[in-house]
Amino acid sequence: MELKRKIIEVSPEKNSSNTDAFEESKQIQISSIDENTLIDAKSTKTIKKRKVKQITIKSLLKNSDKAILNDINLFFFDCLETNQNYNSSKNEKKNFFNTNEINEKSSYFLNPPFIAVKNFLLSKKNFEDNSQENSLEQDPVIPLDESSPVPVEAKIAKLFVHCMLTNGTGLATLLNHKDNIENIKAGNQVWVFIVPFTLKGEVVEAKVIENHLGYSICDLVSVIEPSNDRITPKCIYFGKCSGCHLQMLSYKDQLDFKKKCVQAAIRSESSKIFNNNIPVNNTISSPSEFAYRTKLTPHFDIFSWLPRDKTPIGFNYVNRREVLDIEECIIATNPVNEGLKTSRKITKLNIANFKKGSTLLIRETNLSKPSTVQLLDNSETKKGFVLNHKDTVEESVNVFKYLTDSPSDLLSLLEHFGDATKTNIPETISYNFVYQANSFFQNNNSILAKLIHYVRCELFMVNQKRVELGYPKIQNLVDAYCGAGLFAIGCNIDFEKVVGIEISKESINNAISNAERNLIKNCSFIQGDALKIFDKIDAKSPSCEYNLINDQTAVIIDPPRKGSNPDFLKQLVEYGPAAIIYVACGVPAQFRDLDYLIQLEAIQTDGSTGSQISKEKKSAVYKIMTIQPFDLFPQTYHVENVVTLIRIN
Ligand SMILES: C[S@@+](CC[C@H](N)C(=O)[O-])C[C@H]1O[C@@H](n2cnc3c(N)ncnc32)[C@H](O)[C@@H]1O
Repeated sequence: MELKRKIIEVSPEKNSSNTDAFEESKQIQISSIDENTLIDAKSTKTIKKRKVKQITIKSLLKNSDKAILNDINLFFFDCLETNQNYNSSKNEKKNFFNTNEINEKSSYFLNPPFIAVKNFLLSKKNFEDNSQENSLEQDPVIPLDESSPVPVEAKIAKLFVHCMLTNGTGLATLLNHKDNIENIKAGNQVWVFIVPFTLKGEVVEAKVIENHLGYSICDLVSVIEPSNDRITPKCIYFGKCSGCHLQMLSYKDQLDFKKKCVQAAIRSESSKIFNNNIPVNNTISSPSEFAYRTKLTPHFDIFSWLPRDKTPIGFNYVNRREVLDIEECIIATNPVNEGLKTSRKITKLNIANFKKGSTLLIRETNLSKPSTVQLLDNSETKKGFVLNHKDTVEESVNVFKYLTDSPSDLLSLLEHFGDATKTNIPETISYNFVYQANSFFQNNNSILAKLIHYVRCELFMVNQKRVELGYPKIQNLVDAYCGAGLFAIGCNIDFEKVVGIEISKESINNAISNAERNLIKNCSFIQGDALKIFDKIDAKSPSCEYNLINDQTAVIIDPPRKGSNPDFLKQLVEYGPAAIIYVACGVPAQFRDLDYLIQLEAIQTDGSTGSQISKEKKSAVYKIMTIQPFDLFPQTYHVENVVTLIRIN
């Protein structure tokens, strides 16, 4: 069947003085197969016949990233000087952005206040209930305006960078709209460009790669006016590889950036926490800024058109699903880089046998398992690497032996931990962890002593406070989502009983044998969904095995990036431990969960009807004590965040 191609010409921005990105008119190509079916030429996805303009909006929305939309919204809110977060501004939106004032034909998607609000509505509604298709179709306020000009892909534009987003990219607007902020305030048309490796205040050239709803993803072409904060990156692949995002920033600035990311997540996810002005502490640094990663997972693809011996092995190029050949990764430890060399050599020798691409695994390990471990030339390091998914990895984690009466003193020492010039570092115990190469274990060993010590100090201080107020001492610890037992074992000396729960059979077996190998007697581990923990520890449950009195128990939760779930959180509050430590690598999800936890509390305290928790139950009420970011992933935008909650009733 012959495709009839229909090209819709979209006129350039009217009255625009800009000649860069909007210089050419945008062509949106729609190929019509027959009367009832249309193909979006770009995605080649068959879509039942609808109005062409809907397809345009759809293709812009399709890959829009929720985190980027959140960040853009915060930027617009800042420009509009509304110190609001989403939740608190939700009710005011209708008035604030008076929909009656919208001219039906106006370029809705180029009007930042409306993009901000629209993105917010779309992102919340569509990303949360996964009904993007339906809600989009039913949404009566989406303007079906085919004349919305979007930047021309592959064009190079001169941009001004206003701020950094939480994914480490810069948010920019066209340079010749220098008065952009004023434009935004006036509700005028401004399109946003997202450019990696750029800093606030910089003037850059960037190539438009892909258009989304309200923003374009770009490649950085050159920095025309660099920021004073820009430093020379150490890695030869930086700027092309998608693995690192921040090497152009000093380490101190990276730590500041991560604190701001935590603040942004609070603002986006929880009006209750945001409105309470709870301070976020300065990010605790990683002792190793480079050479810290104990695990790498490079990959390769096989293409029929590419000679096998030219197959690149490494990580994706930034903004592309295409592999960049990487011979060395300077954020990985030396043993892991030795492993990378070996793994690349083995793969290249066998490349003819691969029918499709694959992901390699390289993990650092101690040398006490010589049968599987590849020895390094420099055996002084007592480290090696493993390359097979089922190999056993052995890792030592140091924790401080004592918690003194003033753990805050010890806490301040943490800043110098790992600094060879400081001598007053307290005595440490070395715990030995064994786990399978493909299962979860933290990837930056250099910071684990600080992380575990911080958690212990927090629990010590909560305890002190509670004892002062006449509450019983915390004697038990629950480690939910415990993996191979890192927190359970790392914190065990401060508790009488410790119980860990973890869904992975392999990890829980590792946790059990890790307690044994370290001669620890007070730790037990359960395999199963984290939710099951309450049946096992709450005396009220018929299947209770451990009888941990809630008033004498603290719970650590360290779920995967997507966070915990309402069922778990609801039962957590029903159980009502004396303290909760929430460790997270997914900070927005963490504050979403915390907002929910605190919401439960609000429902319970006012005793209103319709609450998820029965009124008769005396449920727990929690207060956030501290918010502490850690830099487990230097040179990248990722941040680990630890929040301490204390029960206040
Ligand atoms: C971020 S890791 C933390 C592991 C451990 N706390 C550590 O630091 O090594 C999250 C862990 O949660 C586990 N997990 C995922 N979903 C779970 C669930 N529904 N119930 C229990 N554990 C789960 C994963 O297998 C993983 O080991």
